Amino acid sequence: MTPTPFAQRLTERSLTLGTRLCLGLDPRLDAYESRDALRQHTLAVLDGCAPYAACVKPQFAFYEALGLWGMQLLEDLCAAARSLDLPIILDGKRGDIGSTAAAYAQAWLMGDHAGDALTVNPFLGAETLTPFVEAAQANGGAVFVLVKTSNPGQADFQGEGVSERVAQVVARLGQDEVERSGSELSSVGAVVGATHPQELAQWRAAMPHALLLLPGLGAQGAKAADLAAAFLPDGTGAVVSASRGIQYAHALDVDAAGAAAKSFRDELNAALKL
Ligand SMILES: O=c1ccn([C@@H]2O[C@H](COP(=O)(O)O)[C@@H](O)[C@H]2O)c(=O)[nH]1
Repeated sequence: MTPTPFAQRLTERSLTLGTRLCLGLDPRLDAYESRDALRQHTLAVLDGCAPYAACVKPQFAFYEALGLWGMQLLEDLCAAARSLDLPIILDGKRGDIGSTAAAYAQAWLMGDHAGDALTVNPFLGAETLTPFVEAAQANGGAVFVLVKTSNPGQADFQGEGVSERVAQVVARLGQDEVERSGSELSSVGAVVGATHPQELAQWRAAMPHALLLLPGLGAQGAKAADLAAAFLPDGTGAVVSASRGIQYAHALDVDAAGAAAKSFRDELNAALKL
């Protein structure tokens, strides 16, 4: 059976629940008394925030930092997300020469531990994205290519037309698929920082069929009210992620995390006049 494409699954959930929020889950050991407390809290935040989330985005670094135990937590978290019907974006920012990229794609988009989607780093060249795109397209998954990251230092390397070049590659890689399938969104998405609100219209226009992942809401200072230009006219086509601003909204209070997620959801909907 052909798997339902990631963008379609995410869009359906987004429209059904009325949310454009991506729940970031980046558990920090120094916030907890024990590893068990970290695990219990992270899974509880997932549960409590799921009704307000279109998808979930665990960032590998925080799980890798906890060793094999952390990778098991990541796997358990993904299993819990699946049971809640939450599409999973693994934020691994993988990228390497083609043959190694193929191994990454096997691991994170096809294997037993796979998520639904993976963030990928295009620095090694357009051809190194192909194994990720092929794996995503074959499995109903997606890739999110780093186009314009949210951090202030991104300009060091991403300025001088580099982000524009990457955006062209993203648009090209997704083009055949949308022509073939007739769907509006391809499986080749892009990461564009929510911290660049004045550029969002430009990136939206440059990649008309890309699902955009916008990190930076909350802790990095981005405001939901400034992000409407990232979306397609019907209010689909983008999700906005917040991690610390939800998981640690008020100490380790799970209810406060749920309230923060709800409030981000409402602010994004208000920005879109929904
Ligand atoms: O450009 C990027 C790409 C990825 N990220 C990741 O998103 C979250 C942001 O966390 P907050 O706590 O909401 O600031 C984190 O996992 C980053 O690695 C990003 O911030 N910017």
